[in-house]
Amino acid sequence: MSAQPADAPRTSEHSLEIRDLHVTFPTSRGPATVVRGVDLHVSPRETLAVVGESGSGKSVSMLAVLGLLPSSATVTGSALYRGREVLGASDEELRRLRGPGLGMVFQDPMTSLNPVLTIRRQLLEGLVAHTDRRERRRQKQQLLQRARDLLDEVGIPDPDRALRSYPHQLSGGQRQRVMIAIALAHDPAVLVADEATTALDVTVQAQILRLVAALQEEHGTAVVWITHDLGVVAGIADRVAVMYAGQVVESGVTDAVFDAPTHPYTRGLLASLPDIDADGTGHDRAPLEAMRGLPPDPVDPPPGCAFAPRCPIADPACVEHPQRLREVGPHHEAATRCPVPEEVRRDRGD
Ligand SMILES: Nc1ncnc2c1ncn2[C@@H]1O[C@H](COP(=O)(O)OP(=O)(O)OP(=O)(O)O)[C@@H](O)[C@H]1O
Repeated sequence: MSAQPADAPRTSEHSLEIRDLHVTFPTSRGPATVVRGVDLHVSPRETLAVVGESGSGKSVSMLAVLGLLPSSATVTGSALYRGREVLGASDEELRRLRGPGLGMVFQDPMTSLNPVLTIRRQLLEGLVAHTDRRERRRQKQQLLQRARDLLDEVGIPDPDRALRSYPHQLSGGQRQRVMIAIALAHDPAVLVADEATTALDVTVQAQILRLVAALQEEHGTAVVWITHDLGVVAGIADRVAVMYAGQVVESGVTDAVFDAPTHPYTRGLLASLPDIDADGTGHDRAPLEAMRGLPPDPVDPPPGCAFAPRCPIADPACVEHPQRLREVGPHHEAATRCPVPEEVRRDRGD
């Protein structure tokens, strides 16, 4: 991975602040730039939801920040974690930063947990990562107790049994809880949850969401939810960033984005949701993929607004000129030359 490291800590009020992030992968057809100038930030106790259809660059953005992309990826821009630059940091620096640092709960615990290691091994690995060898031996019992406490904290009913188990011996919900425990073992300032709830049934999903909210409150953790699911967003996110074709096309406080969606892509996403319950657990939602057409080819992105080829109201200027995020309301930005819709301005009393 290539990026420009910065040495000294800089000031940032945010737990994580990403600026002008670009990620390019080599492909047989040429370089594919799948993240194109992303800016995101999240503060202590805040929940940011990053939403967008499959392939929009949500996961790659966060993997870049966590230093988890293959070395073939070219990464540029800046990511300040507690004011410290993490893009381009050495493995050693990243290990140090990750504990206490950034925690990640992956899309599918069945593939992120090692199937041939017990939960005890996997959880202790997280715990011992930042303790030296002598300490480690001396503290073995203490670490085991910490592992039990962590499992207890995430609501595993019999921590000792869980510690002896292999991943396949646990239910999907329990595996998810173990993943959260492993992430918490690093006492992260930022927890990144990547589609963490998709494989779970609705009741377990709601329990996991409540669990993360409680942990967030207690530990002051900032949470980034990466999701397709606008129902989840409405219920839990303070702010939302909508990604399309490697760019943030709209962002703001959740109510502002839901009440006054301005980018035609966001408007399309919301229009495809027949109903979102006030508590955000609505299940009548349609998948994002329901929108007509396909996103652009990252090897050959269009010069103008990336959504223009699919946009029902694009004009030639949209096709030709790129759009930057601009303020469209209080705590609300959109990358579009579309005017704020008339009905929205009326509702806002503009
Ligand atoms: N290692 C890689 N090499 C080449 N291309 C990659 C690699 N990893 C991801 N990509 C591409 O980057 C783009 C963005 O992928 P990413 O996983 O970030 O999308 P996403 O928005 O998180 O989608 P999903 O919700 O399906 O995970 C996709 O086109 C994907 O094919």
